[in-house]
Amino acid sequence: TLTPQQRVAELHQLLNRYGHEYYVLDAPTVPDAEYDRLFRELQQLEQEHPELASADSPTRRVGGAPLDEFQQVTHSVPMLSLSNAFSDMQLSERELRHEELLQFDERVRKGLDAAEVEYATEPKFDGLAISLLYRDGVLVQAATRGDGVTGENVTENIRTVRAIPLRLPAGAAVPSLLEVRGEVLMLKQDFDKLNAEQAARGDKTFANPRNAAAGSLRQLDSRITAQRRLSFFAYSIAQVEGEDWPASHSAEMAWLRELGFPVVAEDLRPVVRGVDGLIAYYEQVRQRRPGLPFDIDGVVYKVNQRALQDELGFVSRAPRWAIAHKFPAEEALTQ
Ligand SMILES: Cc1ccc(Cn2cc(C(N)=O)ccc2=O)c(C)c1
Repeated sequence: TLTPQQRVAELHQLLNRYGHEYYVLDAPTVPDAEYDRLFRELQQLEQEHPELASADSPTRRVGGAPLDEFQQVTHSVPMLSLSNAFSDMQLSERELRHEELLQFDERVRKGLDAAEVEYATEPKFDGLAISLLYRDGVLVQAATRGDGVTGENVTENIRTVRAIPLRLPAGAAVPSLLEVRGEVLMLKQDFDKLNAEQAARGDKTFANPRNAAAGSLRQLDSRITAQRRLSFFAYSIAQVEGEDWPASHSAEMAWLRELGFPVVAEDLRPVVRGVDGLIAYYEQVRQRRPGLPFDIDGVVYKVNQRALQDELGFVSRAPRWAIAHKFPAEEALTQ
């Protein structure tokens, strides 16, 4: 038989794998009752052997004692919001018109002296941008964007977001340091359920999924956050040490999926060529928007090759290699 320490390690592996199957792959291989039995066994072992309880334990998914306040975090790589890109490029949050898209593509082609540019595309999630820091594969810090330089430490709340790995799978090429950026959001269906529960309890309801996600993440009591059905999608890597940094955005996304992070379905993030590819993608997503399981407020285009991103660089913190293209506000948001 196993020592308590060996059984705790085995339960971590099992519960993390099952959690990934259920929340990230949406393909559980064991019944909920089996997960629950193993989960309770781990809680029992941690109570009997407190020295075996660790910050990356699956039992931390239920939240813990409330904080008095959130600590501040300084981002070692600024978390730019693509709306900055608008302001610095004299484009406000308003909708980007097609001729401005032509100008963007022209600026990029000129900057790269290229006839045609390969772009990575993705939906612009309407949630909260989050930075996740992993040291030797263990989640050690989660922070909000804040003003882009200073954010709030929301690690205890983020531990309760079932789709966010507490530890990266040992098999994968685990870097010594990895900073992942992504969006915490609430799916439309979970938003509707939460509001129905809130109304039934006589508690306040939320205006939209983004507010519900923000309100749930701003809880000082992580046990409340744990009850809020938050989701997460990774969309970029900000720092890597100890492993090769993928050469393109699309390769970054493939690696993030291998590492166990939820990433949006591939058909929603094609690599396209030139401004015609961008416009075709924009129109396709605009059609599909009402049927998506989450709110989006536009799409994002990024020059795919990172070496070309570096060549184009930034203009006062806004990337010259990426831009957000928002949908017209008047389109009713379907819930
Ligand atoms: C009692 C109970 C336990 C677990 C879950 C949900 N769930 C299921 C699995 C699973 N099947 O692999 C993994 C993680 C998880 O959170 C529910 C809804 C109810």
